[in-house]
Order: sequence, then C-alpha cells, then structure tokens
Amino acid sequence: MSKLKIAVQKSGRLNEDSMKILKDIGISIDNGKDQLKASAKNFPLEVFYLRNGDIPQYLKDGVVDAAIIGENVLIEKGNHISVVEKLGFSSCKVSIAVPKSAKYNGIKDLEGKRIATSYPNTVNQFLEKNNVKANLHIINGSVEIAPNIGLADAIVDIVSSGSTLFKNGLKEVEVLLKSEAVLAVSPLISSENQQTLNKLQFRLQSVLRGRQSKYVLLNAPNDKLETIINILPGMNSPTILPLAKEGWSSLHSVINKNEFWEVIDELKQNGAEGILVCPIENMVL
Ligand SMILES: Nc1ncnc2c1ncn2[C@@H]1O[C@H](COP(=O)(O)OP(=O)(O)OP(=O)(O)O)[C@@H](O)[C@H]1O
Ligand SMILES: O=P(O)(O)OC[C@H]1O[C@H](OP(=O)(O)OP(=O)(O)O)[C@H](O)[C@@H]1O
Ligand SMILES: [Mg+2]
Repeated sequence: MSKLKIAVQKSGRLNEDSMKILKDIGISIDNGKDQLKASAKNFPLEVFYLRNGDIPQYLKDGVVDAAIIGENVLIEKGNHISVVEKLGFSSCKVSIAVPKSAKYNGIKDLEGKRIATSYPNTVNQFLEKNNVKANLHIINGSVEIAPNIGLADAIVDIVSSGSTLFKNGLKEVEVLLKSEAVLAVSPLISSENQQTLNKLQFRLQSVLRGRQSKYVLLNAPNDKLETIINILPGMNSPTILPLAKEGWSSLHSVINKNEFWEVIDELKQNGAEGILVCPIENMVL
C-alpha cells in the first residue's frame, strides 16, 4: 500500500505542536533521533522532517504529498498550493514596523524607503497593491535589528506577542497578513494518497473541534434549569439527568471553550452548583 508523505518542520516553533497533533489523532511515529524520515506504525504515513522554508518547493514538486507549515511561508513561497485545514497553533502576523520615534501616517510614507525583510514576495505584493515603491533588503533572520544598525527604515517580519519589536524600539504600523499552522496539500498528490489524506483530515477535524470545546456538567434545582439553559451560550438540547437529591438535576453539555468563563458568575448566581469543566479529546460529527 502506498504511504502518504507528510512534511513537518525538523526543528523550530512548529515541530512540537505538529508532532503533538499527529499523536492526538492516534498516529504513532517511530521517532528515532536525528532521523530525517520516519514511518507511522499504525497508519500508512511517512513523516519527513524538513526546514520550513524548503517545504513549499517540496509540495510543488510532489516530493511530499502534504505538510504542516506556517501559512505565512506558503503565502511567501507556495502559490498554487492549497490549504486544506487550519490547525489552530503558531498564530502570528506578518507586519510592517518602523522605529518608535518615526512619523508614520500611512503606507505612502514608505515611498523610497529601505525595508528589511525575509518575506520579499509578500512585501512586494503589498507595495504593488498600494502603489508604493521601496527598496527591499532581504535578510534571513534578526530582521528587527536592521533599523538600529542603519540598514533599513522599516522592517517586515513576524509579530506574535510584539516583544521583539518592543525590545528593538520598533512599532507595528501595518498588518500584511495573519497566519497559523495549516495542513497544505501538493497539487501532485495521487488519488490513493488523497484517500489517506482524507482520513487523516477527518481525524484532525474531530481533534480540533474537541480542542475548541469543553464538556460542562453542573447541578441545579429543577426550577432553575430553564434560566441556566438560557445563560449558557450556544447550548442546544443539553442532557438532563435527575439527581438522588429530590428536586435537583444534573445538566451536561458541550460549549465553546472561550465562552464558558464569561458566564460562570451568572450561572452560580442562578443556582448552579458543582460545576465541572472537562476537556474533550475528540468530537466526531
Ligand atoms: N513568535 C512566533 N509566534 C508564533 N508563531 C511563530 C513565531 N515565529 C514564527 N512563527 C511561526 O512558526 C513558523 C516557524 O518558525 P521558526 O522560527 O521555527 O522557523 P524558521 O526559522 O522561520 O524556519 P526554518 O525551519 O526554515 O528554520 C513560522 O513560519 C511562523 O508560521
Ligand atoms: O512578537 P514576538 O512574540 O516577539 O515574536 C516575533 C519573533 O519571533 C520570531 O523569531 P524567532 O524567535 O523564531 O527567531 P528566529 O528569527 O531565529 O527565527 C520572529 O522572527 C520574530 O522575530
Ligand atoms: Mg523564527
């Protein structure tokens, strides 16, 4: 049987979460140290450990069938490569930043300026769209230092918490794109491997849904149940079970993990007790 070839970052920010999500979908990988390729024991899958920046070309050439990669890198180097799933980790932006003291009133202020970046295609596209001409300095790392050493007037690089910008005395002035880790697929994938990819994607979706949700259990007096159901966001058709205690019930439901904390005080004020919030491993629809 043919094996699906999937690329993940060899080392760096995406590696750990990429391996974790494969593990969470039940794929067990023989991960010998320093191996560049490993096979899954229980799924027709081979993992290739590669440099992030090299992955778009491997996808284009069909050397690998799929990859877990930052969307920002695909946008920079991977035109025509489709994203089939957003994976919810390694969120960041690609932004323009200038020295804190610099006056910036809009994109036109970049006309004729020197911009340091590792994302030349992304920057050129943005400049063209806005009819601005600037001089690009392409550097591979530590881009944020460029204005301080007199190499550039502005930079375009990844921003997450903003602390690297802050430490280098820079301010973010434009967001070019937002990115997260994604599952991308080669245009040359065979139909047999596409079937395997579909199975992998189905598992990913159920794990991602689970990560987004919490299982909530609470006890409440029966006369308060209706109010409580109305307080909990997006709760349709919760399970209600009678408690041994006369006139009380236990209510179970699944809610979006971001919504629960907003309503917790209101739930307590309205009679909810013994509230349990549990993680969900998988949510198969
Ligand atoms: N500070 C950050 N916060 C969140 N995500 C980030 C951050 N920096 C980078 N990323 C995301 O993680 C990806 C990998 O970043 P990382 O710095 O590990 O690799 P790299 O040095 O760009 O690439 P290579 O694997 O070629 O060495 C980036 O392409 C981006 O999608
Ligand atoms: O907004 P922040 O949270 O500070 O994150 C942004 C920084 O993170 C990345 O660098 P990384 O630490 O990956 O170093 P690198 O340049 O060696 O890749 C990126 O290139 C920025 O410099
Ligand atoms: Mg980096």
